[in-house]
Amino acid sequence: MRIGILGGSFDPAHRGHALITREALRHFDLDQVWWMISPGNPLKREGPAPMAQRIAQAQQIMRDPRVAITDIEARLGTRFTADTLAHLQALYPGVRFVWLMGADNLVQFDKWDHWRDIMERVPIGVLARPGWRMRGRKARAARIYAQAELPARFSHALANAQTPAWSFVNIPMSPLSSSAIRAQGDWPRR
Ligand SMILES: Nc1ncnc2c1ncn2[C@@H]1O[C@H](COP(=O)(O)OP(=O)(O)OP(=O)(O)O)[C@@H](O)[C@H]1O
Ligand SMILES: O=C(O)c1ccc[n+]([C@@H]2O[C@H](COP(=O)([O-])O)[C@@H](O)[C@H]2O)c1
Repeated sequence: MRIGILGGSFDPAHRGHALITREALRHFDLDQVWWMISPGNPLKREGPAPMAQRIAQAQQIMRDPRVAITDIEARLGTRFTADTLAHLQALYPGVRFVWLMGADNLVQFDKWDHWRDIMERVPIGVLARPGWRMRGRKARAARIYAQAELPARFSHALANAQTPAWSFVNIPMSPLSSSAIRAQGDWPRR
């Protein structure tokens, strides 16, 4: 079983998330994708909308039997991705997890807690995002792990590749972002 994990605030979820999820299922030959709705950074004064509101809205946006909308991190009590993945691998030893992210996150990836552990632990699938393709390719993490890049034409083999392994796929892109939706006032807190 090959499962992609798309972590995010989903505050709110939008069609860009749905698009990259479908593309990830196809390009990385995944059986499922789990949307992992993050509880929110406890250090931030302005947290995201309540979990129940974000989950209900995500379920409206993404209706696909291969996609699960989850609050795993809230249940596990983890905040950092490295910890979450360690827990998931211990809980599901038969699953090949792939961490999914937009190209914008690859740019900051080298600032994440134990980011090299994440690289060594799971394959990483990166999806193009408008304005971030070039910056993603030049990211420090991408440069340090240049040898571990699986060319896009082999992306279907990513989930079973030996780590470290990452692959960057060019896909039809969506300019949508949660921050733009919030700025338009289209996402009132309930
Ligand atoms: N339009 C998009 N194209 C590609 N990747 C995206 C897009 N929107 C979100 N993502 C990716 O989805 C994951 C979760 O994103 P998140 O929930 O933070 O949404 P966001 O639109 O990036 O939010 P914000 O604008 O508040 O930063 C991240 O890996 C992000 O890179
Ligand atoms: O573990 C970390 O240090 C870390 C730092 C930044 C982001 N992440 C994770 O990356 C995912 C996307 O985050 P965000 O803030 O872009 O919604 C989400 O699952 C976060 O928990 C994780």
